[in-house]
Amino acid sequence: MASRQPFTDTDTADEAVRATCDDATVCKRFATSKGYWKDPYIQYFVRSVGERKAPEINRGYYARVQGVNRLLDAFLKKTQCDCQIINLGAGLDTTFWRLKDDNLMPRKFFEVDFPTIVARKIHYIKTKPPLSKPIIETHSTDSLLLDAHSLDSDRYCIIGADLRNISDMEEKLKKFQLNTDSGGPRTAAYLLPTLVLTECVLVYMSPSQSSGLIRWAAETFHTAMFINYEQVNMYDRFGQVMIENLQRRQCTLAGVETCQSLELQKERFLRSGWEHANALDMIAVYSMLPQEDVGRIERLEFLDELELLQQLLQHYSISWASKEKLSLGIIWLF
Ligand SMILES: C[S@@+](CC[C@H](N)C(=O)[O-])C[C@H]1O[C@@H](n2cnc3c(N)ncnc32)[C@H](O)[C@@H]1O
Repeated sequence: MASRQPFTDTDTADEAVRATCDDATVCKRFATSKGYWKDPYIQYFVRSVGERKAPEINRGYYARVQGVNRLLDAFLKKTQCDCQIINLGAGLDTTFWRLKDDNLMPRKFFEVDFPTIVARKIHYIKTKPPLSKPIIETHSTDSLLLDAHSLDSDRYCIIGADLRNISDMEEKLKKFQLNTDSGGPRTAAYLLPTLVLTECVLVYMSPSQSSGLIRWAAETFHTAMFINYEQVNMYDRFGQVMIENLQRRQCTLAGVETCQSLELQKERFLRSGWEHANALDMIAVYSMLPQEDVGRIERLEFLDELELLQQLLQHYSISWASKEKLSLGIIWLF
């Protein structure tokens, strides 16, 4: 009989990181139930609306989702959807279904997360027809793979892998037809523009692990964009409280060093093979979102202390980087 591996500190730490996937989904579920934005699919991943969240949390999630979606949609429009998207640490994210409904599907949408998260996501997909139907509809042959650990269809692929083990992740992605620069002699036209997305993910890895991932993306895709959403300005009292709160749940922000400033967020890309990089805190992003819709969501719930929202938004950022051999003009998207 195979002996059981002892339970280690790393297991506990990884388990705490995996638990953040539910935090994100539960908060998004609550905000959508209040009408901050529409997501008809998230209910299949978290059935109940759950405990009330404070209005500033809901507004923060609104800014996060709208900000990331704006960049993502702009990339899809620029490339006329002739591209691929890789969502690293995707958790129970529902973007694939949104893009299908919005007629903005890339050639293929890849997701990576820890195998246990992926197994859960696939279970929901298998058992909920509103999730599985769009995948079947966008698949043309009879070769659809849907087992306990991976999903592969013509347009959507989910794999279980540890983002800190890049070669294993790359090997799995290539098995499912990830289009890369290193796949032998190909014409430039064959190489698809690629968008890599990390939403609240890199902060859970050490700076050297995340820069390895950022460099891998720069070296693997010749026309590409990277979007990263995560903490910033973490070296003040508010940041310290955030760190301590997570620490209480055994969850370490191993990459918090890089979340010191917008400058560092940009630099990490420029130092790892990307040609252009930008970073904005979420106060700036919030102010750049369509103000009519911002007005609408601000009327949904009364916010007592505006300062709380400001503090929260000041501690998150979106950074994005690009490199391009084919000139797509994807440098300034906001
Ligand atoms: C805060 S959640 C965010 C989920 C999703 N990106 C979203 O914004 O809704 C972080 C996700 O990253 C995943 N993750 C973190 N480190 C990882 C690693 N080393 N390998 C694979 N997945 C990882 C977690 O399992 C979790 O699903």
